Amino acid sequence: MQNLIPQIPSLQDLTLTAALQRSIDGKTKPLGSLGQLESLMLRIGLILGSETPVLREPQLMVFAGDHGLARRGVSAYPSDVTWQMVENFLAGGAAVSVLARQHGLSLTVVDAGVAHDFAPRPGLVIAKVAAGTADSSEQPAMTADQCATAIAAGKSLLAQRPGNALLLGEMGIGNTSSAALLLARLQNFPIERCTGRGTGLDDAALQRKIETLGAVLQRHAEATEPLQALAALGGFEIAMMVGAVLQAALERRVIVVDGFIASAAVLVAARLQPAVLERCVFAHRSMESGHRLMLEALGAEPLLDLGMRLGEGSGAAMAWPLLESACLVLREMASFESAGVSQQDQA
Ligand SMILES: Cc1cc2ncn([C@H]3O[C@H](COP(=O)(O)O)[C@@H](O)[C@H]3O)c2cc1C
Ligand SMILES: O=C(O)c1cccnc1
Repeated sequence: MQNLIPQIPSLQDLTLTAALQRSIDGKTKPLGSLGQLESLMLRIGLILGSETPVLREPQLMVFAGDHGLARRGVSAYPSDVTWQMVENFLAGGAAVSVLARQHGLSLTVVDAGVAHDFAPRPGLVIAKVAAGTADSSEQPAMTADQCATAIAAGKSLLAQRPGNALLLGEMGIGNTSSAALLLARLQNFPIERCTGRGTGLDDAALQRKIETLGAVLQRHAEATEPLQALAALGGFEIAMMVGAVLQAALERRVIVVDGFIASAAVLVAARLQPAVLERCVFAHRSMESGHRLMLEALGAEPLLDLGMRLGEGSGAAMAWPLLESACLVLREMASFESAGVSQQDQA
């Protein structure tokens, strides 16, 4: 338990920051004209500790788990969709499978706690903590031990994988409820502001979801610390993502955060170790209401806003080429000096 949460040092490096900024400003373009791409260059350069960063062997990891709370009608789809979508990921037919192929991302599906026995095969890691969490409207979703097991598994899985970039994805019917609960608890926000339609609840079902989640929060009023909140309200896939994020941050990998649920894992990790956020790139703003609030809470400016609300890592995969562009521009774009282009007239 002692070593469960690693110390993540801040990346602050004034010399490298200044060198990166000089390199970006010296390129043949009006000052600042590449907008958010410039902040992305700075961020990736700092994470990878280089003025000429190269992204290597990006790992898209989709963590899957079932939720006992799904029995309470908080999702528009049945829990069986979790394992069925895992099969779909592995067969190459899901949105994230297509996008991972398009962008050359290595896709690994992790069974963090799906209520189904999968046949082993390439691309699937079976790291099941249990066959779904307990129903958090009745008891904590997981025990403290299960939560620690999931975090430790996430850390070790990440540590075994190559590359210097992690793209987060998840699958778990009911997991927008866990994400909303974690946001409400850790930020002290009213649950109705944190709760959205997930897979597509209608107005009446959304109201019931809000009531159910309000009652869950009350039942676990004592779970205020990040790890307690994670155990009481979270899911195995979320806890495993927390571990993966901590390990990736420790190893100075670029962490590409997907939508509402992946962001909830980052929120927990950042509460434990704030410097995690320096390693994160937020891929997109999900349509799931609550994600806007979550991003504000994290001080994050996402790259894309495409009206997507799917999860799976689909937003992270869509944003990936922007990270590649940022690195290419840093490495290959000419400077005023090297190209012999006249600089801005001095005022
Ligand atoms: C076919 C299908 C594919 C999905 N892929 C991701 N999710 C997404 O929906 C779920 C969360 O929404 P809720 O909390 O409302 O259950 C997660 O599994 C998430 O990744 C899917 C959902 C469905 C139905
Ligand atoms: O933003 C997400 O990640 C999301 C939103 C709705 C359903 N599933 C995932």
